[in-house]
Amino acid sequence: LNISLVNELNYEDFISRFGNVVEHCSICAAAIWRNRPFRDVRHLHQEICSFLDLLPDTGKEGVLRLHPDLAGRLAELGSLTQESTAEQKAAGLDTMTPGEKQLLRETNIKYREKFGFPFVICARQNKKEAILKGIVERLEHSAAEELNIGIEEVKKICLLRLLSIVIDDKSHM
Ligand SMILES: NC(=O)NC1=NC(=O)NC1=O
Repeated sequence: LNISLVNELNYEDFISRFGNVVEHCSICAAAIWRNRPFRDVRHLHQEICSFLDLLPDTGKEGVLRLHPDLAGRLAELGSLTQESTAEQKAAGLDTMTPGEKQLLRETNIKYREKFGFPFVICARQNKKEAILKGIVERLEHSAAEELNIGIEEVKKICLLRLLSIVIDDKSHM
């Protein structure tokens, strides 16, 4: 899809394509629908980022809570969304040793108990070593810090998902 075709989609098609660029948060796509036509995929991404930034903290926490744990129960059951499955696989989370799995599981529980929302990181930009290091380090932060860091990671995940849907071609310039 290039950006001009994106701008021609009707609302239903727009949501079916972009409804999961923020995991389980189709409201993000629904909210920015009114801002079309989009100049390019960066503009589309910027509109979603602005929507996320303007959410109250309760809304930001909700966005993070809608993310599946990394290598968590849903991953074990094979019931992640297509996007999350591919992302968690890309990070090599399906090749963790039992010890690494245990560490991630226990730290995920500690993280969620401390902050009240799950640890979110852009798995496609972090191999499993960086993820294991990241969750242990970020566990020491404050809730306010982690709320913002988590949303910044959601924005990175969102951009990669957008780039897999929209061809960022400048040829039509
Ligand atoms: N808790 C998470 O960080 N989940 C995820 N990050 C990704 O990049 N994909 C996910 O499913």
